[in-house]
Amino acid sequence: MFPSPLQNYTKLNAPTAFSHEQQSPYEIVSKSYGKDAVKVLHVNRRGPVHTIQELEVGTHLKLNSNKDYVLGVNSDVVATDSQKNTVYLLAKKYGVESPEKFALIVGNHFLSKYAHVEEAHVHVEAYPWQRIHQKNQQSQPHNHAFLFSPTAEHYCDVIVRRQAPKQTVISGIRGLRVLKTTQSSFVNFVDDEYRSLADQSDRIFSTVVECAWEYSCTKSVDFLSVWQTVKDIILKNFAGDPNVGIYSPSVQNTLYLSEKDVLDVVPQVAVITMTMPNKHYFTFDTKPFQQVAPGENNEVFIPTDKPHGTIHAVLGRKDLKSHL
Ligand SMILES: O=c1[nH]c(=O)c2[nH]c(=O)[nH]c2[nH]1
Repeated sequence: MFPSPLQNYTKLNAPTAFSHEQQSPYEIVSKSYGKDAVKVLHVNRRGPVHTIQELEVGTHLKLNSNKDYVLGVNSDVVATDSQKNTVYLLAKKYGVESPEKFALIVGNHFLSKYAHVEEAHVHVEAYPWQRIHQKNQQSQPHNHAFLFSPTAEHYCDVIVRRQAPKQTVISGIRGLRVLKTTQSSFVNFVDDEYRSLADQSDRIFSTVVECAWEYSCTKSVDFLSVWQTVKDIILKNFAGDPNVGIYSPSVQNTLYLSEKDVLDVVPQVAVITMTMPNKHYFTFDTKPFQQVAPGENNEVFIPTDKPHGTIHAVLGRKDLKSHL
């Protein structure tokens, strides 16, 4: 039997048997190439209620030979310009329901179209457009007008591979900046000759949350709704009840409780990572100025960007491996 064109093609491009490479004392340890920040707006015009997704897309490919790098042979190179065109053409063909779904479409396209592509990594950042709600219009969300609301970024990284593991889907939230004026303390920490910070029984707590989670299964996941759920869980654990709030004994504990809630609520999430910088707001010391500002000061603070604490933890399910 004759080999199929595909088998033939794969053989011709069998991983790196070039003599240059065999004789070289060096090896390429890692590689990828692609196009970054491909800006695309997709408008879904089905019916009078339009939906939009404005994205910046990055596509990076790994080929099964090094002949492009080592020999300058471009015959396998899917030009980064073609990768950019692919983003627009797939948006037109399949629409953009969510960053993750679109990234999966783009990544899987590169694997199925080009037999010599070993791995495709698609990074997507979504612009934070939200439907306009006008107070005097019965709060009805607008059909086709949107407000840029940069309260938090939605991004994802999708990696699809010819070999196992076949896919990794990671979603993330960046830049979720929050502050509360009470219901936060930090006391009873190590007390030794290096300590100068007093116990803080009622302090300002402010942070800019970064959070990413990896899915163990993406079948029938509504990525937009999971992203919103994770954001709501973070805000609930930070802010709590609108009247009484929620007590935080440390950034560490607040971070952990959010991660735990996400694993409790979204079974498809295998592992979650969070980083919370502790944006310090120190009380301005009015003691030397009693004539001008008598009494205690719990109203005027000095916002201090640097240095800042950094609190980080990754929480996973005991029975699952992850790439985070
Ligand atoms: O919540 C906190 N955790 C810390 O580890 C820490 N360290 C610090 O100086 N302030 C705080 N606050």
